[in-house]
Amino acid sequence: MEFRPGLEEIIAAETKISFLDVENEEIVIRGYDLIKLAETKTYTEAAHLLIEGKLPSQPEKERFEMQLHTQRTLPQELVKILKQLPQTTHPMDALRTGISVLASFDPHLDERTEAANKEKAIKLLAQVPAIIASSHRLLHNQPVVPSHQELSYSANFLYMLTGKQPSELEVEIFDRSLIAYIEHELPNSTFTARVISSTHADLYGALTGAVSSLKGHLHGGANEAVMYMLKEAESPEKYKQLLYQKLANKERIMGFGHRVYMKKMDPRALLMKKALQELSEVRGDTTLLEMCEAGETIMREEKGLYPNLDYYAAPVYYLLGIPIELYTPIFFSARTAGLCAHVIEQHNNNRLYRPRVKYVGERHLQVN
Ligand SMILES: CC(=O)SCCNC(=O)CCNC(=O)[C@H](O)C(C)(C)COP(=O)(O)OP(=O)(O)OC[C@H]1O[C@@H](n2cnc3c(N)ncnc32)[C@H](O)[C@@H]1OP(=O)(O)O
Ligand SMILES: O=C([O-])CC(=O)C(=O)O
Repeated sequence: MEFRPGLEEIIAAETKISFLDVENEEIVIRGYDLIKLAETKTYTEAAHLLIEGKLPSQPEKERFEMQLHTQRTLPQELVKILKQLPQTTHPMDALRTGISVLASFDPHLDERTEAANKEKAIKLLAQVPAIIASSHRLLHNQPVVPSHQELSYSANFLYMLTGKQPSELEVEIFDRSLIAYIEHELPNSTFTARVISSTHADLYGALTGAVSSLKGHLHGGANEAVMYMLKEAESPEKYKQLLYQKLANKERIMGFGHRVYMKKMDPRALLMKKALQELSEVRGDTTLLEMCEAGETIMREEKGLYPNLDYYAAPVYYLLGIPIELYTPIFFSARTAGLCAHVIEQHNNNRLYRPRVKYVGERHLQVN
């Protein structure tokens, strides 16, 4: 049997959730084009599509949002645990701890039925933003901002982070970014979650593993790395120099390249580039946009590589005033819907993941 390093192009799951149609430049989410969903729907509607299998009618939308509203508050015991984390804790590690602890508060932890899994999924969708916001504030010696019952899902997420009510444009762009991140077929983190859940492990365990996967710089951690790089450069000229220097040193440039898109632009990157254009115009400062575009040209000319979503999501989050270390947790928060859908699908039609190896070690050594 052929060995493919990194399982490149290996079909590892049958799914009705999503598919990257690279040839037609479409990210298919339960039959819909992700970009069109992002342009016309809210994050909660897209999450309903993933978890419940269909876009919601108005009453279904209201019911779903009500369920999310009523479960936003974290158990006090979890907040106490988050308070005890050392200040040096990375927010992704705090998030991993928080999701893991949530399992202890689920009275139906051992149930794997679709109904029980959907309940867990909705609870996670409601509470992951609260874990991210609360742990961030506690790690900075700030009081936790309780959820604002009048605000939408995305507005409340930003409010819990900053304590300030965001503008309509900020909410709309943030919500669009969450849809951009919501689901993407079988990236490393989703594969991790499916592998874990294939042992009949619970949703919390699968998502805890997925957080660990997403933290890496080759995956979700790239959005933070992009922003640190842009900040280090400060201006388009210095950014160009930095990129040429990194390329000369044979360094990987974060935010470029993708296992599936290869030499094409990630359609989500274009969506976030438009958001960056909008925000830059409103803020009256196009420096970041100019830097990103200069980087795009250099990478295309020098390496034939194109931006992925993380490249343009990073400066968008920066202009929204979100602390850089929260970019990857926010990516995870958005992806919670997709991950839960995959775990539910895996539990509903399961076969244990257990591949083989190509053994290249020694044989027949004598034990003395
Ligand atoms: C939302 C997301 O999670 S998208 C991914 C976010 N991650 C990043 O942006 C990190 C930067 N990008 C990368 O490291 C890669 O493009 C990956 C990991 C995303 C995909 O990589 P793979 O499909 O495994 O390709 P692989 O790592 O084998 O690279 C193939 C070649 O392209 C080069 N390459 C790929 N990406 C980059 C990059 N960003 N910068 C410079 N060179 C690159 C590699 O050095 C390699 O060159 P070589 O054949 O001369 O050695
Ligand atoms: O698909 C991938 O490998 C990584 C990615 O873009 C995502 O998870 O959004």
